[in-house]
Amino acid sequence: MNLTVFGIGYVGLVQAAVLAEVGHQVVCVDIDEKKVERLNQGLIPIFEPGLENLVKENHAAGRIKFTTDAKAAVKHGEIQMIAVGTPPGEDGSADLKYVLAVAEAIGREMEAPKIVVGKSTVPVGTCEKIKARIAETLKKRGREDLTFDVASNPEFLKEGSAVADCMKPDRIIVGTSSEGTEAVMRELYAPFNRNHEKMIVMDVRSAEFTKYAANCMLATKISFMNEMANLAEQLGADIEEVRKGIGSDPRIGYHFIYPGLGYGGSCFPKDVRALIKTAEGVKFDAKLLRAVEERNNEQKSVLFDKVSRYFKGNLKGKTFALWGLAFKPNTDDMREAPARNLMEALWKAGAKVQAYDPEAMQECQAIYGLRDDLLLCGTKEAALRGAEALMIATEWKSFRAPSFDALKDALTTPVIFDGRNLYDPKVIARHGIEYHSIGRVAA
Ligand SMILES: NC(=O)C1=CN([C@@H]2O[C@H](COP(=O)(O)OP(=O)(O)OC[C@H]3O[C@@H](n4cnc5c(N)ncnc54)[C@H](O)[C@@H]3O)[C@@H](O)[C@H]2O)C=CC1
Ligand SMILES: O=C(O)[C@H]1O[C@H](OP(=O)(O)OP(=O)(O)OC[C@H]2O[C@@H](n3ccc(=O)[nH]c3=O)[C@H](O)[C@@H]2O)[C@H](O)[C@@H](O)[C@@H]1O
Repeated sequence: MNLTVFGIGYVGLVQAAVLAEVGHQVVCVDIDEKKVERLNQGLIPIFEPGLENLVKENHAAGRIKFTTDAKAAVKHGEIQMIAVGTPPGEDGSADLKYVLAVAEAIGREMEAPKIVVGKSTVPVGTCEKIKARIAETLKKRGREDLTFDVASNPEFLKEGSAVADCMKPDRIIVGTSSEGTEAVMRELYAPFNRNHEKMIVMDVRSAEFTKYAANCMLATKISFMNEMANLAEQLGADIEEVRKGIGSDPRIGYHFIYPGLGYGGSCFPKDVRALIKTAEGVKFDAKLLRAVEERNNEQKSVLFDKVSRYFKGNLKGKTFALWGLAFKPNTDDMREAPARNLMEALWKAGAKVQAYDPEAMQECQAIYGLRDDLLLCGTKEAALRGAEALMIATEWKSFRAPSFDALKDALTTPVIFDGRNLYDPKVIARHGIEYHSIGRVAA
């Protein structure tokens, strides 16, 4: 099938590459000229396991193309997929300016019937706004004869496993009340729907809401566990034992109950906030979601508070090693990363940071530039040299079994503040290192 994808970000690029891989002809369009130019030179703008080869192979085979030319792009696709950003506006609600600009472009350029698919995460009612914007634009052109439909098809990929998630989706949500549109969507996703039925078709509004409900449910699980962790610490219980204990109940499950430094990334924080705002819009008080957000905001400072308490508030002039900058492993994305809150709090207190991350160093440099209180180190060992203590903000695999003896030798004060509970407190104690983690009492 011929498909056009608007927005070459985490979602647009990964979906486009995966859909091209199964044989669809995909044209990706973005307003970012540099991004498009670099992609055409074979340079992939984000780190995502498996993405680089997938894009390069499909580009070489001519199944995926990158352009800034909206006219040519709109002409290409029977399906027009909108995968542009929906960042938070000033009040926290989703800003739809990019989505509606795409709707306008489609209305301006289309010359044949189209099926427009909303892939971006958008508040309930947005597909109706997209429809209205396209219709308005067609009216201005005097082309009301051109027919189109708008369906919702939210994305559930996770950064760090985005390619795998799209190749083997748990479910494909399609919001449409049109049999014709449903048939086209079934054809598009047929290669991913072979093993068993994964497509769940529903009305447009329910599909839009399903996306927010899913993200808010996951965010709730995390905030719940962080609350339990903080309480466990006060009660002398070990949250890691509790996690295994409750996870063994299949009604709870082991997934998404890791305590830590609060959820980050480009989606949970913004989507929880956006749904609170949507609720306010219909005079509904989303009490639970407000608590989820509040707990998350507080959680982002728990590690700094532990460090500050340990050093009796005297952090000025001290240098700390930090392992992990990305908001989660296997990505270079630092949007709303807990490491950022941690670094910024340390800097405010007059401390310096020696940081290492396997993928996010360039991103960190781009965000913070050159500064005296930040040293980006080439290895995790280099980050330790001469540092007072170690802090861990991301659970990269390469952090899981370090040489504790070397670590002890490198640090001025042999103490680890672990925001991801990577180690067994007893093992650390055996190496003569002090260990502070989340929701556990030090051994
Ligand atoms: N990042 C993620 O893991 C996931 C994101 N989502 C949702 O998908 C949407 C996109 O997110 P990301 O891919 O992370 O965004 P992103 O910020 O990585 O990429 C968005 C792209 O859209 C482009 N763009 C903006 N206006 C445009 C226009 N008029 N025409 C063409 N391109 C335009 C931007 O230049 C940028 O390259 C958001 O609504 C997000 O909530 C959904 C599931 C997962
Ligand atoms: O809408 C989106 O953008 C996406 O948001 C999340 O994906 P993502 O943000 O990429 O990453 P997650 O693995 O969900 O992690 C989000 C945050 O929660 C934290 N987390 C996750 C799991 C856990 O048990 N504990 C925990 O603190 C992570 O460290 C990270 O900061 C969802 O998992 C995806 O299904 C969704 O498509």
